[in-house]
Parts: sequence; C-alpha cells; structure tokens
Amino acid sequence: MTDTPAVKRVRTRHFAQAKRDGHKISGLTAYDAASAKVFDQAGIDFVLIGDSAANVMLGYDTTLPIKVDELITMSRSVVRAVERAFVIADLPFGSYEVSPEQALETSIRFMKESEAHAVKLEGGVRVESHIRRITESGIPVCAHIGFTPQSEHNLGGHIIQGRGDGAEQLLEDARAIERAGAFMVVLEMVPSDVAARVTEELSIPTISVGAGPHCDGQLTVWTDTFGYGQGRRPKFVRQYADLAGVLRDATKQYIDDIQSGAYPSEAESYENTHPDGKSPFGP
Ligand SMILES: Nc1nc(=O)c2c([nH]1)NC[C@@H]1CN(c3ccc(C(=O)N[C@@H](CCC(=O)O)C(=O)O)cc3)CN21
Ligand SMILES: CC(C)C(=O)C(=O)O
Ligand SMILES: [Mg+2]
Repeated sequence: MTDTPAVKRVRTRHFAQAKRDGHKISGLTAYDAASAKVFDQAGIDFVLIGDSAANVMLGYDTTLPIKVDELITMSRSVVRAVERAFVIADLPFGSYEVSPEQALETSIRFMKESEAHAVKLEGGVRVESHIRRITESGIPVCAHIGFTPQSEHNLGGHIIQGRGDGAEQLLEDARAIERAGAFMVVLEMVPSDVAARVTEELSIPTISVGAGPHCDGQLTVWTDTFGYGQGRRPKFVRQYADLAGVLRDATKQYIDDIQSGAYPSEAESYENTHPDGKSPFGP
C-alpha cells in the first residue's frame, strides 16, 4: 500500500483504503528506536509495540507481567524513531479490563506519554463497551481476537481458536469489534478459512498472526521473523534472516581480535597532539 511519497505518514484511513483496494498491509512488532527506524525505512505500514516485549525483551514466560510504564517507555522510543509508519501500542494485561473508564485512562496515558497513534487490546464481545469508550474519545483502537496471549492460562496454552463451534463465537467477537468502532482487528492463530470468512464479512481490515493468507495484512514478532529470538518459533513464522547468528559470529571475531591485539589499531586510536609537541610522559 506504499503508493504515497516517502515521508507521508500512514493514517488509519490508509488501512481502510488498503482493504478496499486489495493492497496487503504489513506490520512488525518493535520495542526500541533502532529496530523501529530500520522497519520504517524499509517501508513497513505499521509497527506494534507488543506486550510480547515481556517475552522477547524482558525474558518472562508470558505477556502478563509487563507494566504500563515499561511499555510506554518502549513505545516512546519507537515513536521518536519512526517517520512514516503508523504506531500502535498494546495495552498490557490488567490495564483495561476493569472498566471502559480504566481502558480509556490507560489509552490516554499511552497517547499522551508515548505519543503512539493508536492502542490495541485483546478481546471481542467482552470488551465491546471498552473499545467504544476509547474510540468515542478520538483514540483509534485495534482489537485482537483468536488466540489472545493475555488469557493463555484460561485458553490452556498456545491453542488455535475458532475451530468448529468456535468459528461462530469468533464472528460474534469480530462483529462486536466493528460495531464498537475499532479501525482494525488482529486475528491470531485462527484457521485460514475462518479468517477468510471474518475478513469477507468485516469492513475493517483483518491482520493475520498465524491466521493464513486471506486476511488484509500480516503481522509477526520481529525477533521471530529475523532470527533474533530465543526459544521455539511458531509454525506461522517464516524466518527471513539469522540475526542471532550474524551477531554471534561478529561477537566471536571481536573477542578474537581483542585477544590477538588486532583490535584496536593505531588508526582506531588517538595521537597526542599537545600544542608544544611535548608528551608529559617523556622526550
Ligand atoms: N516471540 C514471540 N512470538 C509470538 O508470536 C508471540 C510471543 N512471543 N508472545 C506472545 C504471543 C504468544 N504467541 C505464541 C507463542 C507460541 C506459539 C507456539 O509455540 N505455537 C506452536 C504450537 C502451539 C504449541 O504447541 O505450543 C506452533 O508450532 O505454532 C504460538 C504463539 C504469539 N505471541
Ligand atoms: C503478536 C502480536 C499480535 C501481539 O499482540 C504482540 O506482539 O504482543
Ligand atoms: Mg500483544
């Protein structure tokens, strides 16, 4: 969907237009300025400061422990680095479920303190009034249904959602999200025929995270996609690079060069150029 000049910002209406035009939307997570800048320069449509930062950046087993303040700090660093892409911040577990008012208050914090362009939260029917409260205040909301990692203890693991009878519930959730005014919805780990059905029925774009090729766009956790993560890669991830391997090899070379004396050279050091030409350490 990059038919606009380089530094024209992506807005929510671009996503709606992309769906109408059949242009696929691309997204990646980002947690810091350095990676976000690279994705933006490459032309990504949106970056998500995912609460997957809990796993990827902070080393937790689940997304549940990450705090609002932690994600706001990351979100702010991404916003500073990005010139063109649309920036969406995840609302962490516990920061929006209590009430529509809590959801709005947390969303306002993200918009004010990190200057993200939109927020994302998990759930369909159960958070319909939360989504409505946020969008009515002028903050764009992206929803997230299917496998919702913040309820993984309830769902019983990383389990595909929307199979069999689950398909009707998923459609109900998707309809509630559209009704409530969300501009986009993430479908995570949903069978591709069910995701196709949701995509067809909704007027807002659907973004696949392991929901097959028939959605309006794709999103992955960047460290999975570029081989910079630890642990198992989900089946829906295609690995486009081995950044951990590149970094490991370069680190070994660096250590070798330090040990052999090859690094640093004189050219990588400073001469003493005192005006009287004399060194304090001798003639
Ligand atoms: N690094 C990372 N990548 C993700 O995609 C991701 C996170 N973290 N954290 C939050 C959630 C959790 N997600 C996950 C995590 C694991 C699987 C996984 O291992 N899936 C297996 C099958 C399920 C299983 O047996 O556990 C697969 O092969 O797809 C899938 C999605 C998606 N999100
Ligand atoms: C995987 C995406 C959808 C996400 O919610 C995250 O990265 O936290
Ligand atoms: Mg998330």
